[in-house]
Amino acid sequence: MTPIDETIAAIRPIDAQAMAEARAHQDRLTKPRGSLGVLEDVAVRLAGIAAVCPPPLPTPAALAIFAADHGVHARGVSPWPQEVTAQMVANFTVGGAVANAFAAQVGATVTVVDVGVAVDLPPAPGLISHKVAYGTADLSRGPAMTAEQTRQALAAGAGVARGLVAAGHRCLITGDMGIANTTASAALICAFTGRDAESVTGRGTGIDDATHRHKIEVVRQALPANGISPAGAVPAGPEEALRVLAAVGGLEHAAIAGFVLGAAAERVPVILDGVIAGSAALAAAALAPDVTGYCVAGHRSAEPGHAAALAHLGLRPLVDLELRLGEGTGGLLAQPLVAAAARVMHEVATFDAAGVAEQKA
Ligand SMILES: O=C(O)c1ccc[n+]([C@@H]2O[C@H](COP(=O)([O-])O)[C@@H](O)[C@H]2O)c1
Ligand SMILES: Cc1cc2nc[nH]c2cc1C
Repeated sequence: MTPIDETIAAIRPIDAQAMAEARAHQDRLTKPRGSLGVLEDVAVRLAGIAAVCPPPLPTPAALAIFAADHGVHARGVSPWPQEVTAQMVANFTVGGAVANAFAAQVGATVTVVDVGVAVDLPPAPGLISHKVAYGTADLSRGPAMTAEQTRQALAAGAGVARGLVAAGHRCLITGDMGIANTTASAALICAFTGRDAESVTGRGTGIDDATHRHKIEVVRQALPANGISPAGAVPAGPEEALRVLAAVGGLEHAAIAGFVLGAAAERVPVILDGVIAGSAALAAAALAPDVTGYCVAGHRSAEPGHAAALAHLGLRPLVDLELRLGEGTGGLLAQPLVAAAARVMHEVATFDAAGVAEQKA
């Protein structure tokens, strides 16, 4: 078995008994039933993830930012030069990015992983090299990656997740950096949800109307160029899922899919960031359907395909602030909400213990 197959084989469904216990416990706490809304669902799911009630607090948390470049950048789909990917990696390693500020705010560690940046990067603190290739090929003209590259990136992501859990982290947060990666994300979302290019392709880092129309066309070309039905034949099984991920994904998408699978294999919650993580999670779910139980949607990005991906996965985003930065910023902002949901299960008194009268039927 390859490393990624071993990770997939280790994934179990979230635990129904722990979730039933958590639901019952919620109803005994000194608050009107259901009054914590979606946070009650989060707490119940945390119990299912860890297979224990009350669930462990999701701390310490770890952000992993997967960085890579994209051949489709040559099609003029992003207003930014490709070099910005490597430059931002350097910025992450010296603590200068928004993700660093948000990670400090919530007490998360930051690990940066080069899975496919187009240039060699000098060693830096917090930077891990799992470079699979110097960027992908142009997904609008044929497969972006080979099957072997895709497997290597998946394994790298899973290895990072499992290493962070072995080091004591109890909540993983996805991050990404890759100029042009919203184009690959849109193509993945088309392929995995059956939605059309126009409805899921957004403006990424900020493009004008003409570039947006061109980007939609590039995404539209990607599916037939790779033998994927433009009408949206949703990948049938793991083999086809891997083929689609290789065809129109990016190295960071594959690594994030592996990271999500790794978190699930370790029974640790993984908070998804924006549209890149959402599209990667579609691939992960097609490879191992039980993985969605371990995913918390940190936020909903302004990129339109993100809502489509989350709807397909059945995940409700916790934060909706029109963010469209990536790096893990939306996932980091959601982490205290996830921690608060878990803390309620440990610290809030029951009606019995506090001597508070219960709700009448
Ligand atoms: O997370 C998101 O939803 C998101 C939305 C728009 C842009 N981004 C970030 O912006 C970069 C990709 O944008 P673009 O326009 O170059 O495709 C990449 O580094 C992403 O992290 C991220
Ligand atoms: C400056 C900059 C920072 C980013 N962080 C994530 N994607 C990004 C894209 C750009 C362009």
